[in-house]
Formats: sequence, C-alpha cells, structure tokens
Amino acid sequence: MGGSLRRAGLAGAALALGAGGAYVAWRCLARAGDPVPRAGGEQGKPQSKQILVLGLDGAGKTSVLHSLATNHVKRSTAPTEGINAVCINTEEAKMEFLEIGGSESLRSYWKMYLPRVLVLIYVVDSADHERLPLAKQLLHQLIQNDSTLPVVILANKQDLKGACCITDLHDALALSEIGDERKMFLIGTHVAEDGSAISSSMKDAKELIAQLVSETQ
Ligand SMILES: Nc1nc2c(ncn2[C@@H]2O[C@H](COP(=O)(O)OP(=O)(O)OP(=O)(O)O)[C@@H](O)[C@H]2O)c(=O)[nH]1
Ligand SMILES: [Mg+2]
Repeated sequence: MGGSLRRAGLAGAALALGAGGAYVAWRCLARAGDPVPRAGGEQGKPQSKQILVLGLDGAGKTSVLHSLATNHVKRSTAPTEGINAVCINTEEAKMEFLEIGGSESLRSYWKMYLPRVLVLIYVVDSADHERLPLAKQLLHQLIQNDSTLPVVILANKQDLKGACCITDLHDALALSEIGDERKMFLIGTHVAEDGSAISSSMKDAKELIAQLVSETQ
C-alpha cells in the first residue's frame, strides 16, 4: 500500500443496543483513488470527543475496541487495513474511537490524526518482547510534540504466558520520561476467548477513558 492509503467508503455498518448503550461500528476500507479520510470531517473542523487508538500490528486494538463497545469479549480475526471507527456511548460521554492499523505501511498516517484528538490510547502486546523497543520508540515519537495530550496505555494480552508485568512494561516503555504535565495511565488488559463479559480492568479502562474525555473536552 506504501504511501497510497485510499478510502473506499463505508462498509459493514452495524448498530446495536446493549447494556453499555448504543454503538455503531464501521470500517473504512482501502481502495485506490480517494484521499485519506481526515479525522475532522468534511470541513476539517475537529469533531468532539475523538480518541485515537494506535499501537503495533497485532497488539489487540480491534479486539479491545470491540470489547469496549459491546461489553463482551471477541477477538478480532483480521488486521485493520485502514481505519476502524467505533462509537461508544456511556453515561459520561459519547466517544468516537479511531483505530488506524498498526502495520508498517500505515504507521506514517498515525501522526496526521493526533492534533485532532482528545486522548490517545496506545495498545501494546505485553508478550511481544522483541518489539517492545519499537513500541516504545513509536510512542515517544508520537507524543514528543504534545506535552499535554492524555495517554492511556493498554498493556494487552496479559493472559499470555510470558507477558510482561505492568512494572516491567513501565520500564520497557520508559514511561517515566513521558513528562509530568500529561495525564498518563498504564492498565493491564486481556481479551479472553469469545463470549464472556469484559474483565474489571477493561471496565475500568472504559470508565477512565470516558472520564478523561469529559475532563478534556
Ligand atoms: N491471547 C490474546 N490474544 C489476543 C488478545 N487481544 C487480541 N488478541 C489476538 O491478537 C491478534 C491481533 O488482534 P487485533 O485486535 O486484530 O490486533 P490489532 O492491534 O487491531 O492489529 P492491526 O489491526 O493489524 O493493527 C488476533 O489474533 C487476536 O485474536 C489478548 O488479550 N490475548
Ligand atoms: Mg486492528
């Protein structure tokens, strides 16, 4: 795909009502010809309560988002090839999450969306020891020019044998260097096999994000 991420339009729209409120999920597919969709909409104005979800490919961004939206875990089976947008309503906030795929060819688009969002969610595969230095490097690059953007780091795949514990991840990602000014949180998560209700840590993450969004708005 290289530098030619393209937008095909909306496909697979879904609307559902659940315990956590209504959600709408859709996926922007890739196709040659159209420009990258901007996070601010047609007029380029920032939309309210947008949250960017980034992290390396396979970290679990889509799986986590789906779980947050439905309150039930369901692992994703396919990589995100462009943008995955999910709206989640809670009592506190109406939030639009934008996941951009984490494959190498898509990472150059990550920064384009940053100035328009209220909160950054950065998902890390806690068991992917080999790529933790890369995950760290990309996170630091992303936020180096914005000292106040709140960041929630989800240390995902805590269920896997060999997953780094939260303390080790804090060190591996050099989170103490990220600065005192910003609100920053590191939460361990896992997306269990299909069907069960989300874990308490996932619920906590959802509440925290809603709270951050309300405060930052
Ligand atoms: N064991 C385990 N597997 C997980 C977890 N979360 C996601 N997975 C699996 O990890 C793989 C990648 O998950 P995705 O949600 O597609 O990852 P992603 O970050 O959206 O990846 P891209 O869209 O390619 O950037 C899938 O096979 C998931 O089933 C988790 O907490 N534990
Ligand atoms: Mg994905």
